[in-house]
Amino acid sequence: MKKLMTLEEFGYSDWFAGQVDSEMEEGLTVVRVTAIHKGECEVSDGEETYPAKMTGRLRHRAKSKRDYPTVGDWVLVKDFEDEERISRITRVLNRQSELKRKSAGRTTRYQLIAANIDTAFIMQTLGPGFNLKRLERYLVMVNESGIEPVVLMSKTDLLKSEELALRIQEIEERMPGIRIFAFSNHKKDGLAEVAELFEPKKTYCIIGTSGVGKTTLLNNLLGEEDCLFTLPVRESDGKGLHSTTWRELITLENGAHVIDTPGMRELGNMDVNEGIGETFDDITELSAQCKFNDCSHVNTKGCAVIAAVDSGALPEARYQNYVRLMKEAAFHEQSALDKRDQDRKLSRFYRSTQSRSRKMKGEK
Ligand SMILES: Nc1nc2c(ncn2[C@@H]2O[C@H](COP(=O)(O)OP(=O)(O)OP(=O)(O)O)[C@@H](O)[C@H]2O)c(=O)[nH]1
Ligand SMILES: [Zn+2]
Repeated sequence: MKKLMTLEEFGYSDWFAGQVDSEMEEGLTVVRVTAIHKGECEVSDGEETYPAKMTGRLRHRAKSKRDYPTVGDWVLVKDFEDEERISRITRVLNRQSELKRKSAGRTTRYQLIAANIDTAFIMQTLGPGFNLKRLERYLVMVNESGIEPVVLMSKTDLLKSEELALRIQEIEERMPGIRIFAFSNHKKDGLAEVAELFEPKKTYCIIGTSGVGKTTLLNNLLGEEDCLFTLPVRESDGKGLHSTTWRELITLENGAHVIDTPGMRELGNMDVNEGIGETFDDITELSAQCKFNDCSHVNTKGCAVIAAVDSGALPEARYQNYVRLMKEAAFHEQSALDKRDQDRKLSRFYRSTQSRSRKMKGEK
């Protein structure tokens, strides 16, 4: 069942097309990155799929890994001229969104996971492992990435209907304005509604901790038969990426695209910071009325946030969660600083051992 698609069906839009200078970049092809393995990309124009690598020039100009192509990116390639038979990526088009996580190292860096995702499904189980705070952390990360979040609550079959109604209500109260869908992979309740959320041409990802049912959902969406279509691979390049069976960007039968990378599955412990303000936009808004600009919203004096909790306008639980996330973010920042200190000490140590061994060699 070979099915081909146009660039537009693959998610390409005027917004991306507007970035391409048709005269300057004549002869280059627009393709989408469908997988990455050890720095080598697999790209596709919707008709065929082939390997591609960054040009040395692009690599040199990259200020950080963030400028490297990632799954979901739209890139310009020129056909191979060398015997390596690998197309060269000359430019990564500006992204509409970047799914990223903060990684604390020497400096706090963003690790890019995927690009140009329209909607992220944040999935969590209603059964054992249900954790509202974790859900809220995922929400922060998605908001930070500029992606629309939708919450999918799985395993409704594990709850009695009264319990289910209460729990959904609890989630809705904590996350006003967020779309929430509950479903069961096993009983298929609500599955049709979830399937309808996947629209043709749009790009999605499903994130959530291990075991919540992401793979089962994808399999349900793909149907009994092999409804997911993998794009034909260009014949000429025998080796390299094509031995991999793991697809990182798949297309459902209805024409919706789903990005599912190993990095996405690893999104276990996410850091939070800037996204907090967006997720708790009601608190951000209130804080403009606090007496002091640097109000931490934990001491009552002139704090509009605490006043809102006292008056009942702001749910206590939501406020507590906000405070906890802020503390966590501060803690992460602190541990990143500590780590940096440690790195410095270590490098000083190595330098001193090196100079010592040089001295020793010199003495011989
Ligand atoms: N009761 C119940 N169990 C489910 C449901 N959906 C999935 N499961 C079970 O939950 C377990 C984990 O499901 P997966 O789909 O592998 O979970 P995942 O999120 O893909 O996990 P990772 O691949 O580790 O990231 C399996 O044993 C599924 O059978 C559901 O709707 N109800
Ligand atoms: Zn305040």
